[in-house]
Formats: sequence, structure tokens, C-alpha cells
Amino acid sequence: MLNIQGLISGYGDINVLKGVDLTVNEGEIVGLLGANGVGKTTLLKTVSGLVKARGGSVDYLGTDLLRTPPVKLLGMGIAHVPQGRHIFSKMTVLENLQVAIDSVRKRVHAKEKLQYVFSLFPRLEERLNQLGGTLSGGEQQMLAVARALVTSPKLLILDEPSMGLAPIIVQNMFDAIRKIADDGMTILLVEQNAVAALDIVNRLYVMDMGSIVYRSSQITDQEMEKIKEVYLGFGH
Ligand SMILES: Nc1ncnc2c1ncn2[C@@H]1O[C@H](COP(=O)(O)OP(=O)(O)OP(=O)(O)O)[C@@H](O)[C@H]1O
Repeated sequence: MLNIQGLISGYGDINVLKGVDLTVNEGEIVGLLGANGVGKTTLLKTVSGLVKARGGSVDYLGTDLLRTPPVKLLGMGIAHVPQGRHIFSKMTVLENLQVAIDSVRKRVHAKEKLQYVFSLFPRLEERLNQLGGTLSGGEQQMLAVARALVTSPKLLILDEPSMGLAPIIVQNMFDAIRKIADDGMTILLVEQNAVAALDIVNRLYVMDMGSIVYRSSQITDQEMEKIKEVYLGFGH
């Protein structure tokens, strides 16, 4: 579904990504792990066109994403939930979801979509008329993911959904992500929380200093040990 080859990008004189290869096949949850500042968010932003690529290619279902304006991605079925939530704080939960539904003109299925996200995140349904800005951090993260889901994406890109959340909320969030994947969604998940991510991903990449330093085919127990070794090597 997503095929990234030799991707190079950066800021100013510095190349942060130094030739990244990564693929996501339909129906998979692919994890991308790595310590702070290694380039995970830059990779997602380059894929979404928010940071300009300096080399390489990004193919999404036969379309060259590096030549696609970022505003077109949602219509093509790519929903990117950035780090830090970015919900509308002065709008209610329901309004936040409605704006997202309107943005892809799929109102006919609006009711079903809302029911689906409320089945994943019942706390949102209990807080329909609450302003986004007054939700707890965990609830805001749920709303950010829900907003992406109501656009009916084919590919969901999640940038550190566990950031700043208490362990129990992280567990809820990751249970929901697994459920979303079981319902047929393809997911690229960027995380620093290796333990939580390892529980739900089908395949995994580890990044260090702008390069992929480890890629797994399947997450077996043996593989898990290797990943921890590589990952722990980065000071985690
Ligand atoms: N807008 C920017 N201008 C200049 N440098 C930037 C910019 N955004 C990120 N960087 C630098 O690029 C490098 C990679 O940052 P990036 O946010 O991609 O890392 P990350 O792996 O997502 O880290 P984290 O897990 O902490 O979010 C860092 O050295 C960072 O300081």
C-alpha cells in the first residue's frame, strides 16, 4: 500500500532522513520505533508532504505522494494523526467530529461512522457537548484518532498516540488501535513506547539517526528479544 524508497529529507543544511526504505502492506500494523529526535516525525511529515523530500520516492497505491499536494491526502484515504493531538479546543467533541466528516464529503455514512468511533471510545460519547480543550489528555488523543477515523481512511498514520498518557489510558488506546486494525484498517504507527507497540504490531522498523537500523519480518518471541536488545542499545 505504502512503499517508501531511499527517502531523504531534512531542514536547512541538515539531512535528517538519510535514505529510508519502509513498506506498509494492506491490513498490517507496521510499527516505527526509535528514540527522541531520530527522525520518526520527519519521516511522517515527508510522506504527508509537510516537509519537502530531497530524494527517494513514496508510492501510495500507485500514486507518487511526493508530487501530491498535502491537502489531497485525506481524499485519497490517508489520515495522519500528528503528535500533540491538534483538535479544535473551542469546539465540542461532536463538532470536532462533524468538521472531519464534512471535510471528506461522506456525510451519508456519518451516523455509522460516529457509532463506530463511540464503540471504540465510549468516553467520547459521554462527552459529546464538552469543549475539546477541556478534555483530559487521553480523551483528546481519543478524539484525534476518532476524527481521523470518521473520514474513512484506507491508511491511518499515528504519530506517538501514547505520548503523555497514563499507562492505563495507553492500554485503552492500544486496544482500540488493535481493534481498528482487526476491522480492516492499515496502520503505520510511530512510537517511543516500544513495549506497548510490540504488543500490537505485525511488523516493526527501528530507526536511529535518520536510518532504519532494524526491520523485523514477524514478531516472534525470539524476534522480540532481538528488538529489545537493539532498542535498549539506544538507552531505553
Ligand atoms: N522544523 C524543524 N527545523 C529544524 N530542525 C528540525 C525541525 N523539526 C525537527 N527538526 C530536527 O530534526 C531531527 C528529527 O526530529 P523528529 O521530530 O523527526 O524526531 P522524532 O524521532 O520524531 O523525535 P521525537 O520522538 O522526540 O518526536 C531533530 O534533530 C530535530 O531537532
